[in-house]
Amino acid sequence: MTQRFSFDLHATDGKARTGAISTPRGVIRTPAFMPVGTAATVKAMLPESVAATGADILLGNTYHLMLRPTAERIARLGGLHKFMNWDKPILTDSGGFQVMSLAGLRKLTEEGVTFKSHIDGSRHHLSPERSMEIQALLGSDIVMCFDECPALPADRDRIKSSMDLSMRWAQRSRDAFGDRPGHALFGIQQGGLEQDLREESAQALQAIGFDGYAVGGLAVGEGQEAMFGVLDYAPDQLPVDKPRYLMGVGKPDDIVGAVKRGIDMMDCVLPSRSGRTGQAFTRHGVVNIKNARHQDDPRPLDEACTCPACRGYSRAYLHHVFRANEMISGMLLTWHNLHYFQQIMAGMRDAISAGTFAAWEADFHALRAQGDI
Ligand SMILES: CNc1nc2c(CC[C@H]3O[C@@H](OC)[C@H](O)[C@@H]3O)c3nc(N)[nH]c(=O)c3cc2[nH]1
Repeated sequence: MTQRFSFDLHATDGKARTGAISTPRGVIRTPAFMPVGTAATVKAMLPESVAATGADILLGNTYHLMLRPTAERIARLGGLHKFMNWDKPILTDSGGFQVMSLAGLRKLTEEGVTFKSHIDGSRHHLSPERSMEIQALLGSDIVMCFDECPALPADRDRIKSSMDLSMRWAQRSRDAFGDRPGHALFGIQQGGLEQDLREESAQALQAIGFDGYAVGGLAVGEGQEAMFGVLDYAPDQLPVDKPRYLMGVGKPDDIVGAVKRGIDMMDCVLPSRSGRTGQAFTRHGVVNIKNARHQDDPRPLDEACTCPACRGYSRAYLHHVFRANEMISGMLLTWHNLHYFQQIMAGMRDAISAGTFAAWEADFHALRAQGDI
């Protein structure tokens, strides 16, 4: 097992790439989808179940864990991996996004952000330095810079000033991260939907130097067409030999379109959050299992799926346990969705290796009916 962090590209097909990120805690096959484990748990899943879906890495959040149970307590208990019983790699987000979307009474200055906890109203502070300290206490393998992600739509001046602040915070994140062999620090590109500002951001990040580069500031309401418009150029603005991470994405077709445009890593709450609300993603489209038309259906969600939900249960049963609000409902559908998302990633990795990505993508879209199935 390596003691270093490194990224190796194995094959490309068009702009799509497949490779591997080596870390002291294990290898991450790319393109990779990261299940979100916000509060030290991928909701409704045991860690061994998350691993069984094919996930090589999961995501934690600075904002949530600093509020509860606090990073200091997790550190005293041996770090986040031990605390949540996951010994593979963990990437932690830096908290900036969540502070702007969750916390109350925020005050943002050059120094950082003070805010009130959405849990108990207590006052807290985040800055590049404090975010790096928290992520070090957690012991995460991939650390994200502390940034500001502006809500869209926003005028160009707002995007520009926010991006400039994030670049100053990226330098402070780099300085505070220090030298941590085997741990990586990723920069986050900002710049909204402005190609020149994204170029400026990419140049600023490369001048600082990071182990990986995230495309930030997307999946914030701009819509798929605008997001793809940015992804048509943004990955090429970033170093070819480092992992490219698209934050907060997405639906299956978003994920395929992002990999097609050169993205290596993604995270999204969609498969787990939707699983808990009864929305199943399948190769033929979305199944809203609470719909009455499933109540007598003896078929599995997806005949071709090998996950425990599809191997052991009918749509009728899944409909029943959701209607009855039984705990197994969210467990089974979350497992299915995470399994299906990992199947998409594995399919793309194989197709890129074989040089058949275009055919794989055509098949992916051909199988999907529009709307509910
Ligand atoms: C959903 N769209 C989206 N999420 C985003 C996140 C949070 C992801 C994290 O926040 C939570 O999802 C809302 C999950 O825990 C996830 O790991 C971002 N985080 C940072 N630091 N900078 C960004 O520019 C950014 C952009 C995003 N767009």
